[in-house]
Amino acid sequence: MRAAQKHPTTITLEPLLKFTQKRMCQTPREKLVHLCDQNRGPSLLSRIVHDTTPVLAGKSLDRMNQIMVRQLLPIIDDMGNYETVDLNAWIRHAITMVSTNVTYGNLNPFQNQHVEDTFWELERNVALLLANIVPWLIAPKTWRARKRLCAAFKDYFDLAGYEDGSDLLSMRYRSFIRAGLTHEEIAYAEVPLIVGLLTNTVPAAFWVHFEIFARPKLLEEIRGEVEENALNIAPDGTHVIDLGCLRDGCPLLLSVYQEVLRMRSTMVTIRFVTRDVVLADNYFLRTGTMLFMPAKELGRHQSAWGTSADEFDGRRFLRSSTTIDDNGDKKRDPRRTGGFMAFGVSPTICPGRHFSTSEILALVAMITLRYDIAPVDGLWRAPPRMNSATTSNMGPVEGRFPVTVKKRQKYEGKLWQFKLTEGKGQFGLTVG
Ligand code: HEM
Repeated sequence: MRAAQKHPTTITLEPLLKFTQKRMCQTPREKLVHLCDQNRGPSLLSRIVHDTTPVLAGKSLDRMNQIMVRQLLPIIDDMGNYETVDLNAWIRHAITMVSTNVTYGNLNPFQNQHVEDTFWELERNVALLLANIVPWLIAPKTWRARKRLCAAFKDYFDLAGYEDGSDLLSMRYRSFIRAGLTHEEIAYAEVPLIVGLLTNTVPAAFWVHFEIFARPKLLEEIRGEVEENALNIAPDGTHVIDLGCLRDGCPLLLSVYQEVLRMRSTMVTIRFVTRDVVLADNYFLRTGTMLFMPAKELGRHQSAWGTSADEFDGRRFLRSSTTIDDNGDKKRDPRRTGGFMAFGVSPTICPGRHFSTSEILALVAMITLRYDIAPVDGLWRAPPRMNSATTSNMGPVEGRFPVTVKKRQKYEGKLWQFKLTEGKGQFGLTVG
């Protein structure tokens, strides 16, 4: 992996961007050429994707997080009104609504339940569209789902919905307009962004809840850590969870989160070899070769994680305060970056990781404090994964996962709020 990373211009993602833009977004041929052809250096599309990083950081990220916590709170409050919920559907709906409202603003097409259902129907079988073998014949439902989704987004762009959206959306909209795309074409070009926005965050949030609630001792430790370091009680009695304190004062929560990603990631990083190259003086790769780097094997290798590589260890990502172990030997940093591929492999690291981390940690911190959750049959058995999922690499769950929800007596009747401190939206996450 390290050897491949040393050749970022020869071993590149570029052809995959073109593939996605052609098959997922149906961009017409001449515009595809304009967007994707490289004239020495990165293509226009690659530059647009690259420009995603600054609009998912700094002040843009603060604004997104501000809206995110405002949207999340009533959804978490509402959870207490039910004795049982399907945790899979509940998390999916919560993350879908919050993330898309943050991104698309007041005219967010996902506010129509039909659009939300349409997107998830599309995502379930999107591989059939990517295969591109007369997709309208072999996958008519998926084909129609994309059409309906993109029709809703075309209306949104016609109504200038982007004026009220995030900086991320506005950057993409302006770039695609400059590239000569119509509103309908931009609507189709939005599909991969919605996929990136939702399809990993939803299952990641599910598994974080699953792994914490299934371990009573860990649950108590997480509750204690959040109460001690991130919960403040305002003079009027409102209980306030401070997101900055989740980041800076709750290392166990952050470690558990990353361990869940490490264990659950099914990411296979794909790169294309654009010129003959020799890796590590040993492996000759011819032009046109595809390189696959699977997180499941490389990301859980004993050389990176030691003998416990296959076990869940919530403390794995804690920074050690001492540099010497019990035997007097020098300790290695437990966060061995080469083995962590959940957010990609450098130089292509997920720019949305800070936003999704804030969203997931805000959700799980408040839910663990306020509610007791357990499967209706009392057994924490991992539900099956959706076999057809191709766009998600976090193992989305197939079917329902019914749980009972009980308000915790300790906080019965309390009012809750989130607090955000500007400039604290970025996390020191491990990256590969
Ligand atoms: C837990 C949640 C998430 C996970 C596990 C995740 C994972 C990843 C991974 C593995 C990649 C690299 C893909 C590759 O190398 O082919 C990636 C790229 C990307 N992600 Fe995420 N992602 C998450 C959330 C998000 C969110 C919320 C957004 C948008 C707001 C987002 C936007 C993107 C974009 C635009 C790229 C392409 C970056 C590039 O090509 O330079 N992701 N993500």
